Amino acid sequence: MNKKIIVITGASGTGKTTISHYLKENYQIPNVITHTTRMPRDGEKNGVDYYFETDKSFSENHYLEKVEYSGHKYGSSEEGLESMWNKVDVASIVVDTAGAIAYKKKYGKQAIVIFLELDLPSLSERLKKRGDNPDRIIQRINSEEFHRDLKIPQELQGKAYEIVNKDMNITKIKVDKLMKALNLE
Ligand SMILES: Nc1nc2c(ncn2[C@@H]2O[C@H](COP(=O)(O)OP(=O)(O)O)[C@@H](O)[C@H]2O)c(=O)[nH]1
Ligand SMILES: Nc1ncnc2c1ncn2[C@@H]1O[C@H](COP(=O)(O)OP(=O)(O)O)[C@@H](O)[C@H]1O
Repeated sequence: MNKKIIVITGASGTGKTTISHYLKENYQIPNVITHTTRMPRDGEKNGVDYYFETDKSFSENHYLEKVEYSGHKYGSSEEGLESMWNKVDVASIVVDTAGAIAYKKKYGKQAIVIFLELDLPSLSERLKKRGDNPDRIIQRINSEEFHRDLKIPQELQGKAYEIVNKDMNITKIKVDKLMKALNLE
C-alpha cells in the first residue's frame, strides 16, 4: 500500500504544528485534524486547528486512539485519516508520544514518525512567546505527559526520525532531506 502518514510528535512547544504547516506549504501534505476538549487559543479555529469538543460531544466520537494531556482530552479518528487517504497518498498528524506509538503499532512502515526535541528552558520561552496563558504554561510544564514527551520513548527508539528543533533553518534542511529519502519531494 502506498499510503503514508507522517506522525509528528514531541513535547508542547517543540514545533510540531510549525512542521506540519511546513509540510503543507512546501510538500502539499495535509494535516489530519484531531479532536480536543481544551479551549481554543487566540486565533485557533474549529475545523482548522482542531475539532473543539465538549466532554459530551468528545465522548460521542469513535477514536483510533485517544489520550489525556495536561488535563484535557485529545483523540484522532480512523475516518479522519481514511478520508484524507481517499484524496492524497501522504498526510500528516500531530500527536503526543502515546499517539505516535499507537500509529506506529497500527500502521508499521506506513507511519513515518518525526520526534522533535528541545531543552526545557527554550521550550518554556517559546510557549511564552506563542502567547499561551501563563497559568496554563505552568500547568502544562508540570504535567506528567509534558515531561514524558521531552525524551523519545523506548517504543519509538530506532523507529523515529529525531530532530532537535533549535534552529529552524537546520530543522527545515533535515525535513527536506527526510522527504527526499522517502521519495516524497
Ligand atoms: N494522542 C493524541 N495526541 C494529540 C491529539 N491531538 C493533539 N494531540 C497532542 O496533545 C498535546 C497537546 O496539544 P495542544 O494542547 O494543542 O498543545 P501544544 O502541543 O502545545 O500545541 C500535543 O502533544 C498534541 O500533539 C490526538 O488526537 N491524539
Ligand atoms: N526552530 C524554531 N525556532 C524558534 N521558534 C520556533 C521554532 N519552531 C517553532 N517555533 C515557535 O515556537 C512556538 C511553538 O511551536 P509550535 O509549532 O506551536 O509547537 P507545538 O505544536 O509542538 O506545541 C511557536 O510560536 C513557533 O512559531
